Amino acid sequence: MATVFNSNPIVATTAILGLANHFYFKRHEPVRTTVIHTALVLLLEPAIQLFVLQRIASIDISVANVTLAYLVFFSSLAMSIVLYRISPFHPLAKIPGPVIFKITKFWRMYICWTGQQHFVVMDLHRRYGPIVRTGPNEISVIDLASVKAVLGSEGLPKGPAYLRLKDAGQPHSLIGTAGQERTDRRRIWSRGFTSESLKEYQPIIVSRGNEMSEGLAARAGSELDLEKWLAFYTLDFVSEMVLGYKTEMLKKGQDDTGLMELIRTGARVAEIIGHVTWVTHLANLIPTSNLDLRQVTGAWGQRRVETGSKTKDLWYHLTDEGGHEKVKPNPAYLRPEAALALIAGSDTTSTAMTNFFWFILADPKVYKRVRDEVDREYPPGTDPLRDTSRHGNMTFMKACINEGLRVYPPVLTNCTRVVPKGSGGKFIGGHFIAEGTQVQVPPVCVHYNPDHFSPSPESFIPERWIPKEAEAIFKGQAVKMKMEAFIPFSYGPAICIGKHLAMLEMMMVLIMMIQRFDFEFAPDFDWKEWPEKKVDVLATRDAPLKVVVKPRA
Ligand code: HEM
Repeated sequence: MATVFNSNPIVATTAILGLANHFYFKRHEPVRTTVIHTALVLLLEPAIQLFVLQRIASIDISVANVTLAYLVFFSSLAMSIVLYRISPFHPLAKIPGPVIFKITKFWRMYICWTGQQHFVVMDLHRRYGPIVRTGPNEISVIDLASVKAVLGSEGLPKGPAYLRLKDAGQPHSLIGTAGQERTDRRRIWSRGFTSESLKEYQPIIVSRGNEMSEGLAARAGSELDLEKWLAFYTLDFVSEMVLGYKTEMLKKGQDDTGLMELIRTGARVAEIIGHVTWVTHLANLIPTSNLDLRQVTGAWGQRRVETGSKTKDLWYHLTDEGGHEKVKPNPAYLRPEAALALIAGSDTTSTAMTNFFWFILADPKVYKRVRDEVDREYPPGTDPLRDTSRHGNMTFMKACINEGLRVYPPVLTNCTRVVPKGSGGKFIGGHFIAEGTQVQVPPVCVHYNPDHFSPSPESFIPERWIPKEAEAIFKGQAVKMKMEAFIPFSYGPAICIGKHLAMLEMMMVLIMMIQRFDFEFAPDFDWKEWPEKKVDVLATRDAPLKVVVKPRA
């Protein structure tokens, strides 16, 4: 080795240059626009090195020497990064995890691309315990103390994982903000989710619910994809609730706006590239295409401004039409904020409702009990879309919704925060976690932790939500129900702002559907395989749920 170094100044000097670059970038992480700058510097460095060597050591600038210089430079840079990441000197060296995850985030990116990240993260926690290294500078934690330390009021801010939800030159939506800006924006958003505001949205749930009912009735007796119909409902609802825009997917029985695919593809791409921060920064430099969701919300927002609105939709609150703020919200926020509301309020709620149907149809006893409860509280002649006063009596229905959210939370993994630079680090899960580390709290794994929910944390047992029934069903076994560890809507100051709206929507629409229709899995549908096909991309993407629907006599 020494001979090679002595005999070839290109090998020796470019290897040292590669190492030097690693140590420089470890301290000065390339961010945002400097990513391109960094890439250019890396490409230029070996060339400059060769030029210097030509001057001081009479080295030829031949094709062979140029190739050698670049090869050695990038190999030395890559090797030193890899060795450091798996070495005992790395700040996360004591956190267990598989070597490939320690070496590169590209592996996680690949797993995300396969859609299987929830299975992989679950498996890692089963193998390595409640704290696992899931990336060179990333850990995943699933014990209650860590959930509180990361997501709670004294917890960590949103980090680079959220930068992905942004376009070049555009501000972040609420979900990607931190500090005072977050406090101010969340205050404005919160006015759109008070119980008074929810009452304003209720007539939209009623109209869209009735359209759903008409759509199902028109297809009675034939096979239909319930996942798609529930997604039509949430998109029709949320478009009108946010921007007063009628997408009319339920009426048409199809999405001719392209909105559903736009949201789903966008979420998938954002989630995949979001695993490697600098790739996200590069992607954020690419100008948006015409199909971008923010173009849609921009156009609908413009229309909303021109036509105004008779009701207080979310736009009313986000633009502070009520005049509560001393300083009017920056209009540049509106496109991303409206896009966030469409993404956050659609596939999440429809996934939760789709899961509910899968669980009750998979177990005839559960289905019968839900239907008996619906019939008791909403007998024929009553309208569950207009009367919400009986919701409080529907213990089993709520238990099924909650248990569905626990077993398959629509946001399966994700909920990532960062130990901020300048904080000096933080103790999490009994370990000192260095600045710059991303910390993920995957809801599905927190829910499957037997210290939080047991017995059988991975099974759908709605009775566990009804204390007297839980005692009977688990017969003398120690029953654990740690409510603070129930985090389908996340936890702490950045908890889902639409939680109460989602619960209201689900109760109204699901009760209406059970009251008016009989459901069964389609004859040729392999329903047992269905959960295995869940794809974890920001929110869950589900396979078609094929059912046959018949109006009840
Ligand atoms: C069952 C339905 C829903 C589920 C499971 C759900 C889940 C979540 C989760 C897990 C987060 C937090 C992500 C994190 O901490 O990193 C979140 C945030 C958020 N959700 Fe929901 N959500 C649902 C429905 C809704 C609805 C209906 C809306 C509004 C129309 C909404 C709007 C939001 C917004 C704006 C945020 C960002 C909050 C912030 O960063 O302060 N969500 N949601």
